[in-house]
Amino acid sequence: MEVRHLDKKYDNGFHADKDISFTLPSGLLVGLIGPNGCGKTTMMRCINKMHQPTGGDILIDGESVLPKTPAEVARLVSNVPAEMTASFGLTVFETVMLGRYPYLQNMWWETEEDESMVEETLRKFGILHLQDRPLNMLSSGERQRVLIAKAYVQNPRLMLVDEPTSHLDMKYKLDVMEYLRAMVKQDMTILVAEHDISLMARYCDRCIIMKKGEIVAMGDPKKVITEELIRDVYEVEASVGTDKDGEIYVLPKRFVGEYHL
Ligand SMILES: Nc1ncnc2c1ncn2[C@@H]1O[C@H](COP(=O)(O)OP(=O)(O)OP(=O)(O)O)[C@@H](O)[C@H]1O
Repeated sequence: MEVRHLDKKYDNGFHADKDISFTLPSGLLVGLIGPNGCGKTTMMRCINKMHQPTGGDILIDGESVLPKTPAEVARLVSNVPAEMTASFGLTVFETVMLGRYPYLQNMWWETEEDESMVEETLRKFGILHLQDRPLNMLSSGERQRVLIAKAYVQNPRLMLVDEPTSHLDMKYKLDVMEYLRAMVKQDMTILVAEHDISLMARYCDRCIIMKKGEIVAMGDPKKVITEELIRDVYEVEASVGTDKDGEIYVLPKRFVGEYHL
């Protein structure tokens, strides 16, 4: 994927993403990190054409997504949103089946092949036993797995995952990251926006750090994430250390900016 000079100004004039450019090879897990409101979700929504960028372009396998139809984009990019607004009483099976809809051609019903793909995916994600349960009767951790399974069955080249672990306990956080990690091995790039920097540093091949609508750093998390960077981006003094296994952890200590009440 290549993002070229991506720019997004909302109708009220707010400039959420400013001239963003980067390239990602396939087969990577990439962490998108930055403070609340720095433009991560906006960028993801431009990449999957939920929002129309004000400028720039997004290319996947060398082709711009901008002239593509929603179904064409959905065959290339899948999306795990931060919040699942309405599920309309859909079951787990029906929810994951939605991931096959971009592939239906002139038919409004799924084939046996789609059904067996969904079943296989439910099994792979350990949620087959939940298949008849309505989505709104699941725990947050179970629901997150279902939404990732739906994005996976869409068979995209790029998966966008927005804050997948925000309501999860540490076991489910690791669970989600393990699934994402396992999926990238299959030649799919995953871009995951997440506030848990230690988790990102541990699992991601690369990270992209944003501040106020711009990219301020990009690269190997073990090299990029430093106390100076955290201070600059979050205005927070933090200890960045390495544990006995060589994993980075970030311990926030105090806010060093100015409060604006
Ligand atoms: N539809 C909109 N109209 C105007 N401004 C918007 C709109 N959507 C988002 N914004 C603003 O754009 C900025 C970036 O929002 P965005 O959701 O992309 O941030 P984010 O980095 O994903 O934040 P968070 O980590 O809190 O989810 C914010 O200041 C937000 O208020």
